[in-house]
Amino acid sequence: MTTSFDWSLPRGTVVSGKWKQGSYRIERLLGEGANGKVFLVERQGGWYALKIGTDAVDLQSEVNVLQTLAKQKGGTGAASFLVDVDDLRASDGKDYPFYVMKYIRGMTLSEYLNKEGTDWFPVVGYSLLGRLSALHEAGWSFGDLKIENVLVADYGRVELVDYGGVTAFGKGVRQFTEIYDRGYWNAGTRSADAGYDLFSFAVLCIQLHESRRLAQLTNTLLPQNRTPDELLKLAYASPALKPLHSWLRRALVGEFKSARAAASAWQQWMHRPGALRKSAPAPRWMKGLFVASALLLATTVYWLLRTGP
Ligand SMILES: Nc1ncnc2c1ncn2[C@@H]1O[C@H](COP(=O)(O)OP(=O)(O)OP(=O)(O)O)[C@@H](O)[C@H]1O
Repeated sequence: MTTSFDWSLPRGTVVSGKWKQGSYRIERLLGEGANGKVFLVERQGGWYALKIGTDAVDLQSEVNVLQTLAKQKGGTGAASFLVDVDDLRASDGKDYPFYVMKYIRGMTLSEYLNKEGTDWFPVVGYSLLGRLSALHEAGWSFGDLKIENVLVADYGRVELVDYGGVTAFGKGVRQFTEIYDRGYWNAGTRSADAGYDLFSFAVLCIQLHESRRLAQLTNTLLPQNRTPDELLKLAYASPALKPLHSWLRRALVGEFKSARAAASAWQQWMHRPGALRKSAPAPRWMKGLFVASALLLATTVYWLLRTGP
């Protein structure tokens, strides 16, 4: 059901659920995509993200996935993600479905690396592999893994958003983005498995460091010539990606048995000489603690000298 409803909800608009009467005050638009718009909203002093769908069926299947994930044990991170599901009675008199989720205070992956520096890439990548592992261990593939669907909070902690592509292992992935898709690169099926997400993860690494060359490649290659080899050649020619070449090859040809195995190989690469970064940078709080300790020491020395014998 694609609608003509105008989704520009100005700041201060109150969205009320038709069935459960939850009221949310619109603060601003967080983002939009093919399936709807996501707004930052406030309710009783708390911040949430509210997604209004343009396609009721798609939004409902996203909600179903989130509800199933919430019921499952195993740390998918989705348990407290879904907050409310309801319909909104819009000014055109029609009902539109929406759901409310935890607000992730973060930046997209590329914004984060632009701001904090590409030194954080290995740390963030490792955190993302951890998120995927938890989802896979619960029997799901994320499906539509791409830069826009990965938000990074403080200290490189990663959160996935947009569960519209999440697919039970063994079923066909329906929502995907072409350049991240294993099928598009003639590298395998669209059947949901750990390898599907790991392939997208490898493309995401290339997209982060070589977006222009990747776009050129996809524009020039004929469909039958799209292969993992082409992606690997691009990675090999990139100074930023060359050290990761062997890991990328394993992900692109489907050699990793699981995201956990991929994460542990990633960790080995992180700690290897010549990796982009050998260890996580000192977080800001640690630097703050160091300055505070230095000040305390200076004050103590000063006090001892003044009150000394
Ligand atoms: N829980 C959240 N917290 C903060 N920001 C969010 C949240 N959910 C979504 N966003 C922002 O809104 C954007 C669009 O959300 P989402 O990807 O769910 O929409 P979509 O219509 O399904 O997009 P797509 O066309 O990629 O499938 C995201 O890229 C992200 O920047």
